[in-house]
Amino acid sequence: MVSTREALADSGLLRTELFYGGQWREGSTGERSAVIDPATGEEIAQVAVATAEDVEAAIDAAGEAFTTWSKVPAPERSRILRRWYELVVAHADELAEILTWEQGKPLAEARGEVLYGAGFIEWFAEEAKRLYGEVIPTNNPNRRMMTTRSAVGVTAAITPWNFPSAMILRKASPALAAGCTMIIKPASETPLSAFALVALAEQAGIPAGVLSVVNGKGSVIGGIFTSHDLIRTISFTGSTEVGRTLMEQSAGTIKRLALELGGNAPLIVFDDADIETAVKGTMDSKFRNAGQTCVCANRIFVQAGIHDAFVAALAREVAKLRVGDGRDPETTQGPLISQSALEKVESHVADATAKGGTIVNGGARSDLGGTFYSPTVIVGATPEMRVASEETFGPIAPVFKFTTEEEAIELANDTEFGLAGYFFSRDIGRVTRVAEALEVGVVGVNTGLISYEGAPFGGVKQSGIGREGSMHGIEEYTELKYICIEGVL
Ligand SMILES: NC(=O)C1=CN([C@@H]2O[C@H](COP(=O)(O)OP(=O)(O)OC[C@H]3O[C@@H](n4cnc5c(N)ncnc54)[C@H](OP(=O)(O)O)[C@@H]3O)[C@@H](O)[C@H]2O)C=CC1
Ligand SMILES: O=C(O)CCCC(=O)O
Repeated sequence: MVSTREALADSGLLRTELFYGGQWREGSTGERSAVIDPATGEEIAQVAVATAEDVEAAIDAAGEAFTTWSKVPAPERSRILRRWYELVVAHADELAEILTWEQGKPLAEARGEVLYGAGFIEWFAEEAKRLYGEVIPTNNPNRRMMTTRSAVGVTAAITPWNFPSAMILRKASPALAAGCTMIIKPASETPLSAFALVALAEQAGIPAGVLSVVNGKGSVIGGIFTSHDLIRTISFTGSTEVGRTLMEQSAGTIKRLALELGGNAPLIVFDDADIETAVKGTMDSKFRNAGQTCVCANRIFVQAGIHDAFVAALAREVAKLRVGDGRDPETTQGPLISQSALEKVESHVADATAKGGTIVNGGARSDLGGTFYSPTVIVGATPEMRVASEETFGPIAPVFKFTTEEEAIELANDTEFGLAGYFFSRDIGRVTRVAEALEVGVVGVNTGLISYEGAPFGGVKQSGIGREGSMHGIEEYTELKYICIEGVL
């Protein structure tokens, strides 16, 4: 079998240096860090680590590039972004190989992520041309009033390992479309996808300094971003804990923050649901990326009348999942990202069983070893268990039994998080009531898959601030300016 390294050798996409000011470079001290294949534990590459000096230089280069990029006419920015989109689509297979190699998800899912991410470039290449201002009906015959939308300036993205490609594209596309420049800080576990995307941006003709990538420790680079006056927006996807730190650190420079943080998604199955649809939706939502997404169903509430039939059908589907190396076409569940992720999953299962939960499927590490964990269904879950209040970020489906609609809503909202929520019902009155009552930013009704570049994605409560994607996703990167003209008429 051809190794991933050989398969990628000629693609020019396997880059390991930092990219800023339009140049690929080592960090100023020459330090490198390892990227590990989570499926095998083997080292994939040694990548350059940015020092504070590199990050400052990248910000300066982005500041300089902003003066010209922000003035490039919107249709021209749109054409350049379109070329980037076409290159990402043309290289989707190689990008997926890189993604699976460093992150572990099955290749088909990785390819889906790359194309989903590319969708943001295409979407915002179009939106670049529609960044309209307004003419305001005047309050004085000698005045004319209008608003314009202008680019905020230099921006930064801090992205997680669970979607190494799509989370970068969801942030960089609106930033560049608006005329901003951006510096990306990818997760230390998955920098190779970031380097590859930026290599394609360079090929597409995105000018020097407009899009940069600096690899290194989040706590160090985050501190530089938050304290730097030139950076006007930071867009972050990751844990609520780090989001909170970024907010605290940004107070000094009154920065705009877009935060897409942790979730604790409820998924409710009502008695009137179609079981097959509910099980499919649960599988899609719960087991995508081995449960490592912020919109994965974390708590599954099932009404008493349908409970046993639903659990039996879910257990049959979970038994069909195949754990393995993401490069094997049979694999549906890759490894977890790290040993600590594995230990968190194990501790949630141990806590649930100690408090009376019963394992229906899985419940243990996979025989494959490493960080592979068997897809798990637990019944008899209760609010006292850690799975009820903490984001598991793994392939564990805890099932809670409930009796009334009011009880389900109360249980679903009993969390400080509020990103996604799902429910299954064919009663139109209930669909309307529950969709309105759930305290979340995104609701899936009779589906477990809600992501689309044209729809707004984001949370309420401690799941974050702001929306990504859709016509709203460009707002974080623009300033609304009011212009009042008098004395010239
Ligand atoms: N909303 C979501 O999609 C995600 C949610 N999570 C949740 O968070 C949990 C922990 O995952 P984890 O990977 O540790 O998530 P983190 O929030 O620690 O990491 C996400 C990103 O933030 C960076 N980072 C870490 N610390 C800081 C800091 N002090 N300032 C600025 N940036 C920082 C990381 O860089 P570096 O890698 O260099 O440390 C990475 O790029 C998961 O189990 C899950 O519950 C995690 C990932 C995504
Ligand atoms: O886990 C995340 O942070 C993003 C979920 C991916 C998506 O569906 O957009």
